[in-house]
Amino acid sequence: MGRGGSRGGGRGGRGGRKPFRGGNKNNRSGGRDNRTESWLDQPRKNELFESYYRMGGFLDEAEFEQMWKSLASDLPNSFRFTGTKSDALAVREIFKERYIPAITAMDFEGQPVEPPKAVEAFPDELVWDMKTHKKIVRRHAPFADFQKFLVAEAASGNISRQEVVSMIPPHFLDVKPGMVVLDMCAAPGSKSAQLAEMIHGDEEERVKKAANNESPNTDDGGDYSDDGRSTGLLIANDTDYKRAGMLVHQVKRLNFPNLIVTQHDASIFPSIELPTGKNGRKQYLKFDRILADVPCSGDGTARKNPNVWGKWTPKDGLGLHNLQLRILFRGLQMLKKGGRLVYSTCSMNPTENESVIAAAIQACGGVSKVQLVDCSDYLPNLKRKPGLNTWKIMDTSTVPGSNDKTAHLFSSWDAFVKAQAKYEKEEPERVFSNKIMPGVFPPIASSEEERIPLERCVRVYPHLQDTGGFFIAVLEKLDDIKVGQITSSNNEASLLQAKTESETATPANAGEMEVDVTEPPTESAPEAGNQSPLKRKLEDTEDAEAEAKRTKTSDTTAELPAPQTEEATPVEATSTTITSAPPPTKEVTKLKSEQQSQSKEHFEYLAADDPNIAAILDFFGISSRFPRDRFMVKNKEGLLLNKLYYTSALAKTIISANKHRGMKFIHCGVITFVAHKIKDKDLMRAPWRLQNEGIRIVEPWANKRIVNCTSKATLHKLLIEMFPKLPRDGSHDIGEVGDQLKDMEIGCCFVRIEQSAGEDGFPFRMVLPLWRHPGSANLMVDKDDRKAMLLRLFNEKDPDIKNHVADKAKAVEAAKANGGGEEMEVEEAERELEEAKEEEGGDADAVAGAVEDVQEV
Ligand SMILES: C[S@@+](CC[C@H](N)C(=O)[O-])C[C@H]1O[C@@H](n2cnc3c(N)ncnc32)[C@H](O)[C@@H]1O
Repeated sequence: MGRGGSRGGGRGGRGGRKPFRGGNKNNRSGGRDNRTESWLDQPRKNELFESYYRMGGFLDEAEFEQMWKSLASDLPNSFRFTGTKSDALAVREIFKERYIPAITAMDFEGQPVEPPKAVEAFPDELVWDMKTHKKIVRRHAPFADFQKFLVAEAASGNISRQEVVSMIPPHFLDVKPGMVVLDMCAAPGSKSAQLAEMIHGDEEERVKKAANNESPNTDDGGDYSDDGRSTGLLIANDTDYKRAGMLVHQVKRLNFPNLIVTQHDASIFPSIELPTGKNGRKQYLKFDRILADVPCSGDGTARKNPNVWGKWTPKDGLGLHNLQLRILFRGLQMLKKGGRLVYSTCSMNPTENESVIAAAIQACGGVSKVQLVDCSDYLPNLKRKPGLNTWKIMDTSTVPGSNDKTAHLFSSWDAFVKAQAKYEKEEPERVFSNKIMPGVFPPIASSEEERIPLERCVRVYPHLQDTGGFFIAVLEKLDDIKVGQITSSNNEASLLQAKTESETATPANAGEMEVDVTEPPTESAPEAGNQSPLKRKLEDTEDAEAEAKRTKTSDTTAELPAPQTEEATPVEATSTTITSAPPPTKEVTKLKSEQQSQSKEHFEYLAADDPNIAAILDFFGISSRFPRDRFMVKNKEGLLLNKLYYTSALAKTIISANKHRGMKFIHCGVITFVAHKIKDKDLMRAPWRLQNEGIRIVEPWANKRIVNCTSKATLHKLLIEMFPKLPRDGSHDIGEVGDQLKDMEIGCCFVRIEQSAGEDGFPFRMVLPLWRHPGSANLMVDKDDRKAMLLRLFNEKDPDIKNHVADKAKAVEAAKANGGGEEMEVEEAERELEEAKEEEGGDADAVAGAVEDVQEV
């Protein structure tokens, strides 16, 4: 590999192509914690929220107390080492050897400081968390050094700052290289990054072997018939325009050619056409694996999200149930028979979890069609609780014009209907939310064979391993699903029907209303004097209105959170407005035919015999075995070449077959070559630059313009100095690289750095692009990436990177201003400067911002 220094996909790379990097150039903290101190000091209380989780049937009282205490405490910072396993392990070792001993040796106010620790639930010590208080982190140098490393590596994409629980779903999906995977609700993309890593596997090693005519290792069950390349694909989708933009920004950095980003409503995700089969029938893509990490109320994120404490109401979860169900059902439709789908939320509310799973399985035709998978073998060290088979649903009611707000708990639809009937008679002015539907209650199976084993779902509570709260369920499709089996959970229609039925059944009485909110306190419950006003009131009313078995909180309105509007909930507005929209009725969801111009990106594949491609590949001596028909351009003018992107074969097939069907493809392809626009007759022979993003895709197949860097001192020199001198007939100080470059023609080349052992070895493989100028050579790695590499490889914290071109240009400008300077010298400096700008993508940083007024060549 090449852990050069680039932020993933940006430039510089880990030395070229950086598959699967996290981090972010604009947000170099890579998922920074935006909480302010004032949030940390905010009260973490919400009476309704607490009542529901205390009394809704989740945990026994003692464990609830533990959970609640944990939920109200700060969330540890966490991060994971990313990329292929060998790359991730190499960076992890640098981190462990360089930073952990220094932190461990510290103490704070006489106490040892707790260093970052590997999270035991995840294998290979690739996931870490840090519980050290900010005030210690800020004050101590070893932490400052570690933070610097963390920020640089997150920006380079070697570390992803991600919540621990958010890393679980991809592990349960059991993705193998070569699989076709859909991430239905993917923004901002942290799980997509994990999925891409899994699909990719150790592709670079396999391709290297294939290029050397060795057989790639095929033990892991992947399909490597494409010369060791992964034949799999990830489609990452999100419906929200802005968030889809964030997703593109994030996944672009992975430099993964087997990735397409789409922007569709996942509940009506369009069926993707494949080329017509031999029998002339239309074929549609089915997925091996699907992740449905759906929009949710997010109450499991209360440790880092202040909105949850201020705004939680039972309506949040109830309002999302239908959308979550429709997304899950659509996912199950698009899954292959035998395929697997992981459904996950960062909510602990069964309305958004077990009830969605049960309703979807029922809609698919029951457990003979879709089964819940026992996933105790996945992440066996993860502490977890089984899914719930019984739970209660909370609702609130109000009397218009009064301060009365009442909380109710119901354990079945039947109880809810009877309560409604009773209120209609006794207190018709009372208004309930219209969000409760039959499907949100625990399912009732008619036989043991038909029972849905909801205990196979996985609940992760905050106190189990000091994380956020999370829910995961793994579903396997056993058989085809008949179309249109899902029925709309319209509350009013269901209620009307149920009321009619209940009128002929047992008359409503108080016993059929849920009374759990007024249950006598258990032994471990807090003393009355310590109880919350809400709970106290609930219990008071039990005596007074025992026959009603409901719990008014009118006196405690002041303690209750103000009723929330849907928009105020911490989920996207697009998600919350849908409560009972009709479900899709067909397994194949049609698209309206649209012009490609309406999609965000324009994709035009070049013909395999395109002369430009032939010229570029010939210049770099790329083997004829390398596929020539997978390059595309993204400009609307089509063949007006500027940047060439490489995509995998399946990505090409899908884009080509669907781009005129109205599919919104918003990203695909890895930039591999860019036209070099310097107007110079010498350069006209080598007019294409290799790009860090795509360099590792083509490098194994190259047999020209390769330079080997074997000494750390040489790499250091190339990093610390931009444009070191390299005259054809004079001396240079860039070691073996200079010797190899001396007689090379002007233009771009590969610098190969192989992994090697020992003090002076390189901990991982790198490939970096370098431009050979007439009098100098320059790594095409920008300043920030150089700094990240110097920190990673040489532990240099604040390197002073020299830029000879900028210095020279400054000097020439100064000379010009003073009326001096040789004309030739000025021209030469201007040309080198222009080239430098080109290489650095016009990055002013690269030329030290010193020469704005140098004229364009
Ligand atoms: C929990 S977040 C996903 C987080 C993401 N999987 C990750 O790991 O970075 C839910 C996402 O669903 C998206 N969303 C909401 N409604 C959707 C819909 N109908 N179809 C697709 N995506 C939707 C939201 O924009 C949001 O980005």
